[in-house]
Amino acid sequence: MSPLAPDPRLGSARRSFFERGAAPVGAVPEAILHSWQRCQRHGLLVDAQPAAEPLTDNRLRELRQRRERLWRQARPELDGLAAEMTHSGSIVLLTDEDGWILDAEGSAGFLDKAGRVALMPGMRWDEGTVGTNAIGTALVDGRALQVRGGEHYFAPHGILTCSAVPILDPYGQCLGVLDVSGDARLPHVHALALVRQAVAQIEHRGFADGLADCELLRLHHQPALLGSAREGVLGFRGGRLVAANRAGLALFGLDRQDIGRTPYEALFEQPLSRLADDGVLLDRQGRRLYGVREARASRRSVATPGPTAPLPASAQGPLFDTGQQQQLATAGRVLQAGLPVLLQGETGTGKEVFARELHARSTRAGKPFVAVNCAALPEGLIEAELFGYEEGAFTGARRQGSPGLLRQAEGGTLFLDEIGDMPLALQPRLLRVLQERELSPLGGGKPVKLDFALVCASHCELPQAVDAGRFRADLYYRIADHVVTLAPLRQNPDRAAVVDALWQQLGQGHALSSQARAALAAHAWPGNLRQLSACLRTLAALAEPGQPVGPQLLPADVRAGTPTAPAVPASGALEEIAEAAMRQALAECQGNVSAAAKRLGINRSTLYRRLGTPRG
Ligand SMILES: Nc1ncnc2c1ncn2[C@@H]1O[C@H](COP(=O)(O)OP(=O)(O)OP(=O)(O)O)[C@@H](O)[C@H]1O
Repeated sequence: MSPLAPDPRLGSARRSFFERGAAPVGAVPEAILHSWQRCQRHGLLVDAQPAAEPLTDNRLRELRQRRERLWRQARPELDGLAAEMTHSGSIVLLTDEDGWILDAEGSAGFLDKAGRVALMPGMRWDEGTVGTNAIGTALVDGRALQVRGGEHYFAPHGILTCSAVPILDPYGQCLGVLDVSGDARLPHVHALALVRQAVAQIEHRGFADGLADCELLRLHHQPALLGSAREGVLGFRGGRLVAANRAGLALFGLDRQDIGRTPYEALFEQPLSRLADDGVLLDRQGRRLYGVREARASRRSVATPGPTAPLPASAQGPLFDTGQQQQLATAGRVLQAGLPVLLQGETGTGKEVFARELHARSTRAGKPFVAVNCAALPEGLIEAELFGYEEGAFTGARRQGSPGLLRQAEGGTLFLDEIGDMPLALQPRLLRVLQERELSPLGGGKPVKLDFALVCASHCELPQAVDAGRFRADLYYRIADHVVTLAPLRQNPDRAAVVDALWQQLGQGHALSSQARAALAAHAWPGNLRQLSACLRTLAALAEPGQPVGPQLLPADVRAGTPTAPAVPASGALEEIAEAAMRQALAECQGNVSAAAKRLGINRSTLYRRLGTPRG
């Protein structure tokens, strides 16, 4: 992508605003101008440094726990966009409703660059502190916004172009923001559309379990779009509109202030019972809408606690072929007998999705599913996080102590992801707990009995880690009673069937041209199902209404029939070969720098230093 030249009009509008108090009419978008004015009223000095303070690791972890439900609801889109962003050199961020950044994923090079202006987890990007920015200003305005380079209030943020969309709950309340940020020197033409699309999916998922005491109506002009995130969803209680998604509001030209105020009769000509006859309902303007009315009895309250909710891979749930159904059935019987299951497979093959499905099909389904990523927990805290601690057990410990993640899984399923990254020093303690099914919290206290089903996962070959002395053999034999290997997508001889089935779920009713389908089926997908799903979501977002998705919309490497990971040069300098290997590892680890560094046996800073910002 060729870099954009700096916009001279914006530069002179900035000078005229900040030096003389007014910008020429039309030189800056209205939303930006209003935001600059608000920042001045807040007393933010444009030449000063933004005064943001990061959260401590503990506070960030607590915040993430409190926002667990939002995080889970947004997870598939975060994953999907992050896989896309890794290739385009951008990142994706999730914040809560106050602008605290909970998660940032995507291009390793840009994560590093964004970190230098404090755009990273644990920082708050509210407008009152960091000035005009897509996250904070979208929160103030309550709508989608792109902020480009010099439109940011503070000059150091001019390196960014950010596209943010608020995430709303079914009642129209803001839950947080999804944002894509990238290099301001590059064009970000589709970024806002992609984020909108992702947020529509996230918000749609908020209705998946129905709403307590609410009559739900799913509607669209085109019946093919019912069930997709583009359908309108309206919730009525006592004959009044109490909940709706954006598509539902847009169908009737309403906005979120109308939720709670609009009676059913103001929208529809015919009674709801009319729907049962032929699935068509006439609205007040005489338009025919196709619809589905959800039976109250089949719905659960949306207020069910987060940890037990299965992770939806899409609106209709995960896909499993016959072989995987067999694997699920066998592994389910092993778990039922009280034995652990170990899942092996490359990144993105669906180990966590598989583990959640095992839990959902088991007799423990009503109890918590607790997922612990052993690679993501800081080494110094992993013991306390897992095993819990008593009041005052160590400096920084919470006052009332913590039961620990193992106890949170009581009665349910404990999923230990990336178990190969469990620090060697902690492995004997984990082994003891698994053998005795009893736990003594840090800092003393009575031992507690534990009851959970155990599923572990690893992307690396654990027997090799045992040979290399990084993983204890006794722990390996304790967790590897039954090993399930999830095959990489490139080994699936019928990738076309996988593409078709996923497209049916994610394609938003668009048709896929036969060339596009063939190219998708021929590609090797080093990021496996995660990468393929991300690509299909993007295609659905870019598709033109009524036109089949053609090969021109595919990423260049898929279109050209080349593997995503850059090939190692056949000949060339040693440096070049090393760099290609690093890029390849990074691509295979979906931009996860820690995982790529570990795979290469080098440290993260070396990887950052050698690769810098990935080429776009
Ligand atoms: N069975 C499935 N059906 C549909 N989509 C799936 C399935 N399995 C995985 N996916 C897609 O791939 C994404 C990644 O899946 P998951 O997190 O389970 O992979 P993983 O193997 O645990 O990856 P990692 O090793 O990187 O943690 C999911 O969010 C979903 O979009």
